[in-house]
Amino acid sequence: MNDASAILDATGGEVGLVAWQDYVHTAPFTCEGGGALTGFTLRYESYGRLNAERSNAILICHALSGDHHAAGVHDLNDRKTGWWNTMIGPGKPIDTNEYFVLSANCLGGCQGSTGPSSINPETGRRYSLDFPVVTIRDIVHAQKLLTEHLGIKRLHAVVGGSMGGMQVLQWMIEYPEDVRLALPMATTARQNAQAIAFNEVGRSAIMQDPEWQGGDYGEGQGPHVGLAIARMMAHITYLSDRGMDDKFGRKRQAAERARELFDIEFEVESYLRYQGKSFVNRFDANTYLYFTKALDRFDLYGKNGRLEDQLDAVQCKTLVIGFKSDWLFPPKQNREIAQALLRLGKHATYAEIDSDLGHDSFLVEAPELEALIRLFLKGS
Ligand SMILES: CC(=O)SCCNC(=O)CCNC(=O)[C@H](O)C(C)(C)COP(=O)(O)OP(=O)(O)OC[C@H]1O[C@@H](n2cnc3c(N)ncnc32)[C@H](O)[C@@H]1OP(=O)(O)O
Ligand SMILES: N[C@@H](CCO)C(=O)O
Repeated sequence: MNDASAILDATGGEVGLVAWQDYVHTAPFTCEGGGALTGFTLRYESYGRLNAERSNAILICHALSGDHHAAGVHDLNDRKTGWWNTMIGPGKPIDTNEYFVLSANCLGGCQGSTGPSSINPETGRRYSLDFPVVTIRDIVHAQKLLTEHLGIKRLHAVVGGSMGGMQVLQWMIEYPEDVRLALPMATTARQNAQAIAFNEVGRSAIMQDPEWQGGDYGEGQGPHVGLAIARMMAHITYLSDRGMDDKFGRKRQAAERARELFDIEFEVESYLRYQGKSFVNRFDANTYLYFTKALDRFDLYGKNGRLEDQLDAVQCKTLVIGFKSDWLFPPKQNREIAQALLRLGKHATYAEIDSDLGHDSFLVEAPELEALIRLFLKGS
């Protein structure tokens, strides 16, 4: 089978060709911080069929730089599938023979949903920093409006890693009756100082790039150098010491390619520069600023420092998954969520996966993760 026929092969677990859709919300939307939009668009994709009872929907929440394109391809010539293609498809752990899988680009994003790079209908210009402050709660509120628009009252499950996991947690407390199963992974109920610090370095790289221009740059322009550096640095936090060593060690590029002292010499340098460069081609710097701020401000411990106060509302069954080598949102922070739920007498389980791939482990094909997700979603 050639590549094109493999990607269309439903018996081989592929959702195949997919198309995005736009949900246009035409009523005013007030954000948690008080800012408002006259309306917004959420770009989304769905895979599988919604059943007659509308009870088989699974919402997938993406991480910082993810988007609505979670599975399949838009075109047979696409070089890559959606970001969670290993997980979503007929017969796959998130089985589209059974479930209606929904994936939307977050509010504030830059891949089709309304965000700082969208045109503000009131001015005819890009919102840039006039875009209201968005929080994880706002992102979830917009997702809720999308599910209502699709006639889905109760979700079979909400699933997501990292920033996606924060959205899962927010769903659990914000709409407790509307979630049957919750699967947050590689996440945290609040970031520690180290994670905030890394985000601040990234934001500084962007905002100190002269091309940032106070956020007021045009399409195709902007702080490309700063954004690439922010991503290079952040990408290190998505990996692990061991994982990087296994992958690159001290391997060098071919000798003839490193002529000058500061040319790329080691493979890992080449890898990071590639990550930075490719990020600039697909992501907006202002969205990066807004989303990292939303991550930093997310805090389910609240003023009293008690996670239980917020989680008391939860009604769903929860599986929290942590990854041993994740030092950005370490296992302890994931475990604490399940422990707080258990102290409250809620139905919660914590699983820890022994992977060397760091924070990004949830994005990579892994039999143990797949088995856990498949079993949990059956939700017996
Ligand atoms: C919900 C969401 O989070 S969606 C967004 C997720 N996506 C990302 O975060 C994108 C960046 N992250 C990554 O690439 C992550 O490492 C993963 C986990 C998603 C992918 O991991 P892997 O499949 O192991 O890919 P790997 O890290 O080896 O390679 C990534 C890229 O680096 C390139 N690369 C690998 N080694 C080198 C090198 N020495 N020099 C230059 N480039 C290199 C690969 O060719 C690949 O390019 P491509 O993305 O254009 O195909
Ligand atoms: N690497 C993923 C996870 C970050 O938390 C992303 O960029 O979205």
